[in-house]
Amino acid sequence: MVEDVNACRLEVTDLSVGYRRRPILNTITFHPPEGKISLILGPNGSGKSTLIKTVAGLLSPWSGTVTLDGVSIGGMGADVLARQGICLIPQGNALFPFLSVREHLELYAAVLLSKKRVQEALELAYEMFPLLKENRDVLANRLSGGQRAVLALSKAFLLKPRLVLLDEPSIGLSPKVAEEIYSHVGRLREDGVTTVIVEQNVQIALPYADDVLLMAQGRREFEGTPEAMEQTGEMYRVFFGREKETSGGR
Ligand SMILES: Nc1ncnc2c1ncn2[C@@H]1O[C@H](COP(=O)(O)OP(=O)(O)OP(=O)(O)O)[C@@H](O)[C@H]1O
Repeated sequence: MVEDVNACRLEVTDLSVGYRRRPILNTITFHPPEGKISLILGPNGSGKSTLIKTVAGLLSPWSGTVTLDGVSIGGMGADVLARQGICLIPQGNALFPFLSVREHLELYAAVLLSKKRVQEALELAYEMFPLLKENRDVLANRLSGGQRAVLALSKAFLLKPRLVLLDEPSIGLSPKVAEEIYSHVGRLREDGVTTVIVEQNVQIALPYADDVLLMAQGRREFEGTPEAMEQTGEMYRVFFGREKETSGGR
């Protein structure tokens, strides 16, 4: 059962992993700050999702280490890690089309919480997200994209996880709805939960980030504050493959 603890220290060191025999991550080191929001940015196919899937236990490291509060978790199964308080919200939200909102919440809570706490968790979710209460009997396939994103995100609050991993929470959402989702994500930092987000929508996510990992072709190109990243011009180089022109442009 997950206790009411949150901030935790994730340390990924020299991690290499791939699919079958194909290497994807190449000696990645990533030390997100405890209780803060870290953003993983990089071009398509650079290995961002592969990194968080490995942390969540869906892939086993080929070499290198993944530790949580100093304890090695690399290679432990996703089910074990979920019980240790790692909450992965995958790209596309992984909802069941023919289950209602309430059934999703019960399912999330029942996996990790005692029977008594399932009801408490549901009440908490309804209080935090009134739209879930209003739509509690609606099937997931009848929800809007924004409502589905909120339903998936509610897991990160009702389970009181130690580490939240979000894979592209703004994908497919209008700017207004994506902004709403990020305002909820900001509450995770207020609660001191260590949060790691893979995102393509730099504009919307960067203001929420305390730390950024920039990746390209399975390698770490930069890790530091958004301000430091801005100063180095590293993001431009990673995404455009050349230095940003700072003066004399048209
Ligand atoms: N299940 C899989 N089996 C084999 N190869 C995979 C699998 N998942 C991803 N890959 C490959 O691994 C590489 C990295 O993919 P990954 O999804 O981690 O990148 P990403 O940076 O998250 O990309 P995007 O921003 O497009 O989501 C890609 O070349 C992809 O084709």
